[in-house]
Amino acid sequence: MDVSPQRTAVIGAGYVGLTTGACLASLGHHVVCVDVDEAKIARLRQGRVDILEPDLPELVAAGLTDGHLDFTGDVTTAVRAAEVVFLCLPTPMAADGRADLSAVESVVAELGPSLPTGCVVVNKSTVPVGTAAWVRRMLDRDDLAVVSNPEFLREGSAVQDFLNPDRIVVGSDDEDAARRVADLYRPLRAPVVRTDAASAEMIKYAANCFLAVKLSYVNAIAELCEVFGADVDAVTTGMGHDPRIGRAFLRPGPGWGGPCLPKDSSALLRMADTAGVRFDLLQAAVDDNTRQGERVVRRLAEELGSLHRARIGLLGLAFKAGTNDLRGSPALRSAELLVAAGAEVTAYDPAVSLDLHHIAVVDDAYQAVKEADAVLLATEWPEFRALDWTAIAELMNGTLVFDARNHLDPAAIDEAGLTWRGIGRMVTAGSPDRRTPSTKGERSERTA
Ligand SMILES: NC(=O)C1=CN([C@@H]2O[C@H](COP(=O)(O)OP(=O)(O)OC[C@H]3O[C@@H](n4cnc5c(N)ncnc54)[C@H](O)[C@@H]3O)[C@@H](O)[C@H]2O)C=CC1
Ligand SMILES: O=C(O)[C@H]1O[C@H](OP(=O)(O)OP(=O)(O)OC[C@H]2O[C@@H](n3ccc(=O)[nH]c3=O)[C@H](O)[C@@H]2O)[C@H](O)[C@@H](O)[C@@H]1O
Repeated sequence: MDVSPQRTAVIGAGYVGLTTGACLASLGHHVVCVDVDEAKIARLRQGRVDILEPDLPELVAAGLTDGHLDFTGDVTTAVRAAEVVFLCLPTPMAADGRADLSAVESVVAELGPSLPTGCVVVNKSTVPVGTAAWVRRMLDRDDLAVVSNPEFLREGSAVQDFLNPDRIVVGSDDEDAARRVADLYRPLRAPVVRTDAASAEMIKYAANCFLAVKLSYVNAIAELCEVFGADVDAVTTGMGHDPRIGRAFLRPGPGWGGPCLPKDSSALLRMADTAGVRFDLLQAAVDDNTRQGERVVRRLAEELGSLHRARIGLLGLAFKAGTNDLRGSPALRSAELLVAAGAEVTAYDPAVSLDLHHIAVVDDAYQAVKEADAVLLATEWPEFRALDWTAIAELMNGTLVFDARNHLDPAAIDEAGLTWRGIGRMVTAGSPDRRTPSTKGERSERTA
C-alpha cells in the first residue's frame, strides 16, 4: 500500500472527527477516536453511527473489525502512543459572533503533558487565524509541532469528500511535521497546498465565506429575475458556462445555512472588525441572507393574503438534503417566522423525527400537507419530486405550492390543479403560474 501507517488520535468524533478517523483507518492508519460524549463513544464501539452520512457506518464497522479503528472517552489514553493528534473539536459561534475556542483550549490544556515526544498536533477545526500559534504557545514544548490542516468536506457527502478532496491544505513552519501530515493523505493523490499556519487558517474562512457571498449574490439575482420576468435557472446556466464563475453553488434557495457557513462568516467579520478592516461585502451577504429567509415567508403571506391561522405544510427541516443536521437550518427559520406570524406549521423531513417546539413533525409528506393552505418546500430531498400531487391536491385546503428550492416539477403540480411558485423563476403572462392561488374559501368552492 502507498502509505506508511501512522498511529493517530482524533479528538472529537463528530462530522469531521468521525469521518477523519474512519477514513484514515480505511487508508491503513491506526486511529483512536476520542469524545467527551461517553454515550456516543459507547454506540460507536458497537458500530452505531448517529449522523446521516453515506458510507460512514460501513467504514466504521470495517475499521472496528480490522482493528484499525478504536474509540475511547479518555484523551490521555488515546494520545499516549500517538504520532499525530487531530483536533476536530466544535468551534461554534460565541455570543459576540466570534469562534468559541473553549473546547480547543480545554483539550490542549488537558492533553499537552501526555503527548509523546515528536508528536504532531494537527488542527482540523475551523479556527481564527493565529490559533495554531496560540496552541503552540499553550503546549509550550519544543518537542511538539503544530500543523493547521483545515477540512473542506460537506455534510451528506463527508466520506466521499474526504477521500476525494480537491486539495489538502497543510500549514506549518515545521517542514518535517508538515511532510508527515501530507504523507498521511498520500494514497488520496490530491494536490497539497503547503503554506504557513496563518494562511491555512485563512484559506478555510476565505473559502467558506466566498461560498456564502456567492449564494447571497445568486439569491439577489433571483429576486431581480422575479421583478424583471427573467428565469434564474436560465441565468445561472448562462453564467455557469464561464469557467471563471463555474456551475456549482448557484442554486437560489431560502437562504444559506448549516452549522458552518453562518458561524464562519460571523467569525471572519469579527476578525476583520478586531483588526479594524472593513468587510462590507461579507456583511452585506450575511444581511441579505437574513432577508432572504424573511422574503420567503413574506411571499407566502402575500400569496395567501395573511398568515394568521394559515396552515402550512412544510416539506423539509434539515439545512439541506442528504443530512439530518438541523443546525442553522433555513427550513427551521422559515418555520419559526411562520409561527411568529400566526401560522400553524406541520412539517415532514425524511431524516428528522423530533419533537420541535411549536411545529408538529409528522411521519410522511401527505400528513404534513393535509388541510394545508399552502405547501412550503424548504429542503430539496429527492423523494419530494416523486410526490403524487393529485393526491396532495385532494388533501390540501388551498392550492399554493411554494418551492423555495426550485426543486419540484411545476408541470406536475399544475396538472394537479395546484399553483407552483419558485424563487426567481420566469412566470409568463397567461401561464398557469400567473393564476392567483386560491384561499381556503375559494378552494372549498372549487372542490364543491
Ligand atoms: N460539519 C462540517 O461539515 C464541517 C465542520 N468543520 C469544522 O470542524 C469542526 C468540528 O465540526 P463538526 O465535526 O461538525 O462538529 P460536531 O459538533 O459534529 O462534533 C464535535 C465533537 O466534538 C466533541 N467534543 C466537544 N468537546 C470535546 C472535548 N473537550 N473533548 C473531546 N470531544 C469533544 C463533541 O461531543 C462532538 O462529538 C468545527 O470547527 C467546524 O467548523 C469543517 C469542515 C466541515
Ligand atoms: O466548513 C464546513 O462545515 C463546510 O461548509 C460547507 O458545507 P455544508 O455546510 O455541509 O453545506 P453546503 O453544501 O455548503 O451548503 C450550505 C448551505 O448553502 C445552501 N446552498 C448550497 C448550494 C447552492 O447552490 N445553493 C444553496 O442554497 C445549502 O442548502 C445549505 O443551506 C462547505 O460547502 C464545505 O466545503 C465546508 O467544509
